[in-house]
Amino acid sequence: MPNGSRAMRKFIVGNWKMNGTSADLAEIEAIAAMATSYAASVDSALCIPATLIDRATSRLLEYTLGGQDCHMQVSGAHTGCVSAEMLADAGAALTLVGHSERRAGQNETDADIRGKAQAAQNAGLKVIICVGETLEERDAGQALEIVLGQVQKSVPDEAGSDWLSIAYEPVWAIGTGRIPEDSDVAEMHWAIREQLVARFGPDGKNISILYGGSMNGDNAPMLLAIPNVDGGLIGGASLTATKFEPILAAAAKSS
Ligand SMILES: O=C(CO)COP(=O)(O)O
Repeated sequence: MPNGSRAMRKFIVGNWKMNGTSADLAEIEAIAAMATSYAASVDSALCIPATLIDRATSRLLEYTLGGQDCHMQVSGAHTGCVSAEMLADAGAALTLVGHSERRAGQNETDADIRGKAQAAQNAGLKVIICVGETLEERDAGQALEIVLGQVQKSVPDEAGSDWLSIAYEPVWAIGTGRIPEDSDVAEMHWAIREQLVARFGPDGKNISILYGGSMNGDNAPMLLAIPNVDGGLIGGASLTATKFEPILAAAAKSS
């Protein structure tokens, strides 16, 4: 996990989304073994379905596994939900919150996401808060305003680089094979960095800002070279060790 020192090690995180059953535990092991060979220079983690965390962590004590969401309450009458304590109890070391697929599909608000992030931190998990604009918002010239608003409202006041990372994921780049221009990524990451520093002082420089959206082995060298891109959040290209490895290799080169 990133230790919060600038001249930051890259942080490469896979998000398996709603993919994976016990038949895929061997692939998770293959990814962990591959990632461990880059561990001297790259931090990495894999966010897998909650149902697999316990079995995967009992096989992979050395590799960082995470969840993809958590509830903001510790326990109670929330049928079907998983709390941060439950993720931690299963062996997770981190969780995503606020992914655009949850913001859109489950109507999650910035206030919900802030509560989830705080709950996860209280449970001892590291947290990646996801933000990103839709294509309509970008085309309307509102991308910066939307994303900075999400960061402002979904990041808790108590945030620190010892537990928080941000993932900038333009919604229109997710799973589409399209990525933004380098200059657009640079502008957004710079703006997020400025906001974090204005709010959290020098520690804001140490909060990792990941890029996500159609990152793969071909475009990772270019994306990871952009200033303030401290790593990646990868969907499709994290599903196998073969596809994920070139991204870790690119991160190792650019660290
Ligand atoms: O949503 C993402 C990661 O959280 C990105 O997904 P893809 O890498 O499949 O575009």
